[in-house]
Amino acid sequence: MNYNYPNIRILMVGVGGIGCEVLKMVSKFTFQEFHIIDMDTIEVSNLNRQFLFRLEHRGQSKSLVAAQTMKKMAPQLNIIAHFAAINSPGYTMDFFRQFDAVIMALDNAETRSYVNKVCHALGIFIVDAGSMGFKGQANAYYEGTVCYDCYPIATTQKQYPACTIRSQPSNCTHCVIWAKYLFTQLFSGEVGILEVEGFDKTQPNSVFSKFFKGEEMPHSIDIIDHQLIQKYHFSSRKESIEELQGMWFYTYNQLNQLGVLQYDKDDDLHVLFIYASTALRCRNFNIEQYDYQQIKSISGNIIHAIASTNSIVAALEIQRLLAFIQNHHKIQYLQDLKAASYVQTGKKERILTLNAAIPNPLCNSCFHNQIYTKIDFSVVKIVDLVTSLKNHLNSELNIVSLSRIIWDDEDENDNEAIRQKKLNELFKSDLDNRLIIKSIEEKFLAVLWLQHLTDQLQIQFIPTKIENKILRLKNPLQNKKKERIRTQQEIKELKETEILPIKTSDKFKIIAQQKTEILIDEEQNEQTQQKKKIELIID
Ligand SMILES: Nc1ncnc2c1ncn2[C@@H]1O[C@H](COP(=O)(O)OP(=O)(O)OP(=O)(O)O)[C@@H](O)[C@H]1O
Ligand SMILES: [Zn+2]
Repeated sequence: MNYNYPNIRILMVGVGGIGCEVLKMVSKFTFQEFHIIDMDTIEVSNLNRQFLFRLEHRGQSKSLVAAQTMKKMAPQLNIIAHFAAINSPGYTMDFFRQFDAVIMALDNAETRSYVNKVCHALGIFIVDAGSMGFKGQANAYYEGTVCYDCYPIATTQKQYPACTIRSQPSNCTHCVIWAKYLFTQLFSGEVGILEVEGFDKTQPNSVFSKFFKGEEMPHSIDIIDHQLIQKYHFSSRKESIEELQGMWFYTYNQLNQLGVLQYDKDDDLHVLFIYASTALRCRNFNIEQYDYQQIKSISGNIIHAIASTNSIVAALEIQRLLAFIQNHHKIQYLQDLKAASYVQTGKKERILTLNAAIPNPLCNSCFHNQIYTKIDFSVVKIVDLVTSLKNHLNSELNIVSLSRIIWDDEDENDNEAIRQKKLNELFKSDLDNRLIIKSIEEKFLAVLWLQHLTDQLQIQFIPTKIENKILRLKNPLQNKKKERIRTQQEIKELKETEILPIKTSDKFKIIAQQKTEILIDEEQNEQTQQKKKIELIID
């Protein structure tokens, strides 16, 4: 078999359980470039299934270490590592645009949704996989197929994957999972989950200091008063630090006397220890804490990651990737492939073929009317942007971003309050620069991606022993647009937008010049389809 693809550039997002398996599988491949990105560092708990990492790598960047290991195993792969979150500043549309396909090996819906949106805007093929215990799935997303955001995921999720114990938790669930590991480590006689050195189990103060004090946490907690050790209050949802410490020391002392324990979510003492540890870790990292019942529920429903499931779903991702690379001109082939999802159950059923869903016409992540362009967020005011859009679209508008309503012609008061604000004063979260524009008369819907003119690719370095040369820094704004392979170019012809340099002056004019026309239609309903050409011309 020839796995030689010297013209293909791949981005893999996430270098955890699934990402490591993907890397193992592509170790015989040749790509033009294979980029990997992950913002997390290696924990001892990763080692049982993330085979590229060893004990001595603890605390180092997953992506840098993976790249270092792969460089030895597979120098021909041409791996390039980024130690950062994919949705951090600098990983702009231009960064994404250099890739032919993106492999998602992630553990959270937010990042999947983000990558999905960007790739759909740019017409980049995506494969995605996820696993939970013995269950797993892999999917391919491409233009014309259902996208990751087309149908909302169930919100009644009852099980939580015990994946990474995040060194940087970002939500309370991460802290509960961490607290469960702490419990196991301290009271179940298991070692090796959290760092074991540096405390004396018979000395609660030393254990507390080890896990809740220290520079790696934004908010280190000092032990307040020994008198608190014997008493705690459990009255309100927002206990004070003193109360939480009292609760923690009390439960610690009690549990420590009971010998070897298995965590039991119906034992109040066990749950209280998890609750106090979770709440304290939330305070450490300034994270909103769930209430007692939620923490109890999560602590009882953690599903452990299974290496073989990760391996299977990673293989399915590669299968879909190869199908894309080798057959990308045959859309039907991809759609057929899309229909096959993998589910492993306890009953030895292996592959379940699901009916291919059709794209959701109301999904604004994958519809066609997406345009993107660069302007200077520190210069352009809301009023400039809206005026230009209204002039060009000839309509009253409603404009929303991820976190707020930017403009609504039906609500003059709100508009007044922000019309003189610059874009960088309003854009607060990752996708705020992605504006969904509706005409009040409901003639059309469009997505406008704005990119700050001076965004640069910035990658954080941490001190590691790894040679910097494996990390090739690039300024994506200097990248010349890569010549894509021909067939793919044909498929994505509608999405291509020529970005032209923009003079930012107070008399800002919109925006970019379309190479091909962009059609705005409403509701994707063929009968009533109204087409309108947006002409976006720079001064
Ligand atoms: N926004 C993001 N940018 C880059 N990497 C991310 C982002 N969000 C999550 N990740 C990374 O994705 C990886 C997911 O791997 P993780 O091992 O947690 O789960 P998995 O690969 O789904 O497998 P398992 O759940 O079996 O461990 C983590 O290393 C995490 O740091
Ligand atoms: Zn969609």
